Amino acid sequence: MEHVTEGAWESLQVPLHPRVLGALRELGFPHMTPVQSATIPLFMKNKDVAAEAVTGSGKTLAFVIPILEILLRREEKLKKNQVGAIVITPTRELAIQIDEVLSHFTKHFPQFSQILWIGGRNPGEDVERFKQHGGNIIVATPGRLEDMFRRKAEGLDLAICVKSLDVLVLDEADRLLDMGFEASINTILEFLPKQRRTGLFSATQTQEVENLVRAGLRNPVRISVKEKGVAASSTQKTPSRLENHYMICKADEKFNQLVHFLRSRQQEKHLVFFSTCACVEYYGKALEALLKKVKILCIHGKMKYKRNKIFMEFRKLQSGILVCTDVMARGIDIPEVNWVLQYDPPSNASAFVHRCGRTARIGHGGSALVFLLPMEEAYINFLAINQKCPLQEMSLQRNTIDLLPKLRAMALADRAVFEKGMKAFVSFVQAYAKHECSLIFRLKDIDFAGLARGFALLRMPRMPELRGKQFPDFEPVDIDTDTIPFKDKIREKQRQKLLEQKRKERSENEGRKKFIKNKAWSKQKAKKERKKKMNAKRKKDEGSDIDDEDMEELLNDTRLLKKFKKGKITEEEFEKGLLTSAKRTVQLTDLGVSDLEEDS
Ligand SMILES: Nc1ncnc2c1ncn2[C@@H]1O[C@H](COP(=O)(O)OP(=O)(O)OP(=O)(O)O)[C@@H](O)[C@H]1O
Repeated sequence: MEHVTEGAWESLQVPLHPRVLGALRELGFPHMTPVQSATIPLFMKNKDVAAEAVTGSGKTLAFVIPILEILLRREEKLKKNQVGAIVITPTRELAIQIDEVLSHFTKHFPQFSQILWIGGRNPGEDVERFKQHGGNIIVATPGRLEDMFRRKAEGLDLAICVKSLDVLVLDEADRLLDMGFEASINTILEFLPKQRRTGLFSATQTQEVENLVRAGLRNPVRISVKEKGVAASSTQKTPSRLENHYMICKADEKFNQLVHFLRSRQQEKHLVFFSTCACVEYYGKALEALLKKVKILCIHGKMKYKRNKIFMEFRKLQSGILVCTDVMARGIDIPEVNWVLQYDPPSNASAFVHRCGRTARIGHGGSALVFLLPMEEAYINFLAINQKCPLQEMSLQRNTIDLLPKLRAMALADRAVFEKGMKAFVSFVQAYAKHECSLIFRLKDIDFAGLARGFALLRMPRMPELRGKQFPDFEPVDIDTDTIPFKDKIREKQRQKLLEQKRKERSENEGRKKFIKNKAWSKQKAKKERKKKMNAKRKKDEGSDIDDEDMEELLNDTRLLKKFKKGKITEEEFEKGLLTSAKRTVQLTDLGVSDLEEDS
């Protein structure tokens, strides 16, 4: 591990509290990192900061230490339910991580209470915990914090409790200030006192001034810490010891390359990123089946409760694979990750930097590899320019085994695998269409047949993006995939029951349609019969043999004659009216439209 240091803690102009220094010694951190030595003195004074430093450079302590030092220097001590500091971060895992780092320090300061508010827990319990234990320091995700401001009826008037706020920190600030969290962040900011210190922290800091103003920073100090050993001019955003690679790979080669790569590194620890939750579910299962001796864990944003347990389990592993979505892209500090593999490039360039940054942290080595389709090669240049992220090529591995037939066999044997594959493919295509770099990631250029082979699909899914297209290069299996059973007996039984129900409904619908058709026909017939009878009755009553239509024409001519006699219409109009009336009777009757409606 390269020694990443910027002097001893004691060398800070503003001395740290002895118990803060004690906690740092306990953590085994004798020296500051560059971002810590640059940020802590400023943030401890009345300066708002917007700090940018590469992933894994110690930004968490760069705001945790100032928070403690500021609260320790308050004239008026905080009461239990007075909030002195709030840290907002985009994901539960990150909030848990920050809460843990903070606890290393607050355990030495019993006068400070801290509380963790994140989704996936009971909000009522969050309210009770705050009421009982207080929350001088809150670590929260945006959605849950916003929710807590709406629980006055439950006895938590958070709007009042934050009146004493001294410090607000937005961790992964650019992510918090982008569209996804806009509503929550804006609502939260409305409740917070303007007189406070505000700090934004990220490896890809927002450059938009309006974002800084929106977050409430007043003449902030921008801190941008350069990587050691990199030319001062370059603003490389990835750690200098990160070895960053790319591999150009066809869609139906990618999986075989991935498995070959992982099989040759089974004693190490890797993260494998996919673009969607469904892809994590499908490929996670596939990797489990094909890498028997390796511990494989999966995490994605749609998991409700297991996420934290799996995250903590993976952190402790000496070796293994975490298959994940971008919920694990930012901030996650997992010791000793050897490789970050991006099976799918991320939907935006800053996520690329953060994903790679899960390895090569705080001076350690580490490597990253992104798989790119031939048509995505321009992404390499884009990353070098847009994210100052240089990549070196890795050639395709030789003698890889074609494992796709095995995956197809798994899908034929178990409907659960078949359905996961179809869902993964559909989700991938839909996500692809939303790439930020749509000039490089163009859905219309995708070889869907090759992509479907790479997903080991048994047939092409029915989805709008594929409608009307032909796939001569895709060989579907020649069985009816509706007959593939679930391996799980209970699920299969439920499926059969559902199919039976649908069959019954279908036959009933057909019967009903016939009945309605007949009914409508018979109704129509009855109406005609009735009209015929009424016509015959009228003729009989009036001793007349004029049909309805002729009768209508006679009535209409009579009306015209009356108008002509009263001088309401000219002779020409009268004659024209007689003519039109005769023609119209023929026309409207053909259209089935009653001429009376037309006249009136
Ligand atoms: N002064 C220090 N000396 C040694 N290690 C440190 C020091 N400060 C932090 N670390 C360790 O460095 C690792 C990375 O720290 P941290 O997670 O805060 O980085 P980061 O800059 O926030 O990364 P990211 O951008 O990915 O969020 C952690 O394991 C942390 O314990």
